[in-house]
Amino acid sequence: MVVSTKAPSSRLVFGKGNFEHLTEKIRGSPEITSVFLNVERMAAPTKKELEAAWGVEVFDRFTIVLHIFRCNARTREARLQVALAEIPVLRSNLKNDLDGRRGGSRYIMGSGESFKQVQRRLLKEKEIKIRKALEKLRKKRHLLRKQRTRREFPVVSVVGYTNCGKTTLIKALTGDVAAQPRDQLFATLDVTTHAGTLPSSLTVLYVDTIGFLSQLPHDLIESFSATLEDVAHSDLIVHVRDVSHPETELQKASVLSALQGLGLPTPLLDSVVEVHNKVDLVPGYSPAEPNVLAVSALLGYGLEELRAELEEAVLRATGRRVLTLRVHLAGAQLSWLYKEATVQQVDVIPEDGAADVTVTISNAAYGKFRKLFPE
Ligand SMILES: Nc1nc2c(ncn2[C@@H]2O[C@H](COP(=O)(O)OP(=O)(O)OP(=O)(O)O)[C@@H](O)[C@H]2O)c(=O)[nH]1
Ligand SMILES: [Mg+2]
Repeated sequence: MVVSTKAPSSRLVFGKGNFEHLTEKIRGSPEITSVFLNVERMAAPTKKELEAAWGVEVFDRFTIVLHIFRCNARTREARLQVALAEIPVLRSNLKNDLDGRRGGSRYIMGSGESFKQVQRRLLKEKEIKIRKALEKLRKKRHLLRKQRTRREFPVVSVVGYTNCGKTTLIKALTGDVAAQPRDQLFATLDVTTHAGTLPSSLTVLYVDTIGFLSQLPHDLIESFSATLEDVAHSDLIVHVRDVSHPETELQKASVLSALQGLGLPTPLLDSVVEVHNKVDLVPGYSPAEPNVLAVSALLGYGLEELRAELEEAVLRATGRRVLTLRVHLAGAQLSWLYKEATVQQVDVIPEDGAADVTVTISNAAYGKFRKLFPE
């Protein structure tokens, strides 16, 4: 049954006839235990009135997503983000409850504050406390990020629509059992980092991120955008797409517009590597676009090609290259390379007192090397 709505902002969402029709239907079906209204936000009085008429709970997009987030929040940071996102809901409930009871102007003895003011103040204090705790965690993450940069591992952020297979792909690329994919929306709510190796044995850090959702309620984006800060500090972005999903094109557009909204540096946005995942579910799949890699993270198809592509992209993005240099074992060259570059392989040639050393080296470091040790 499809019924049209009036402007979703109007009090009862539906016209009178449709509303009665729906009420009859819902009241007459005991198997309906709750109703989901696909609007971003429902005003508190609307929710109250619909629930009274239908006798079941009514959810909007915001409360559903919030509920999923609450169920999936595992770390302290994710729980705090959810608590922060809940504040506006509590605030609007408070307003509604107090207006309903007309208790707003009663004063609490001796305090000089009305009941309503006390409630508002407590909520404000709660909000400040959460924001402070989040700020502390953010600083800690900033510190970790600095340490990471010092160790110079390139960082690859894996982004995409929720449930597209980001965590599965990272697990397949790194073998890290800490990455736990699940068939759920927003299974990942925290940014986690997993180390993996590229073909030339260069170590990279993959950052698993929270999935995107189109029309994600605005307040939720704000709470969780902090979680995406790491993306801005990465060297490369991998955009994973579930090409078996009927709305894969819409999902892509939604992810790209969310990425634009994060204010990322242009070179980072321009070098996004697009990966088409779940090709095992689409027999004979071949991507229409060029420069796209088709994989099945679950079955392990196409991962070697992906690793090779990632290596090239990472080297390009970080101004590094892989070189094999002939060095004299007697001199300081080898220890210099160990210090200033990533040594991957050393093949000693005893009769020459030399070695062929394969390194990943930044262009700047290579320039210095040549200056210090002319050929
Ligand atoms: N058939 C098939 N299923 C896959 C593939 N990759 C992932 N999946 C399944 O898709 C579901 C979601 O995978 P996740 O890796 O948790 O997806 P995610 O993008 O991390 O999701 P969120 O963290 O919720 O945003 C799981 O049930 C996976 O097993 C694939 O290549 N083929
Ligand atoms: Mg995930």
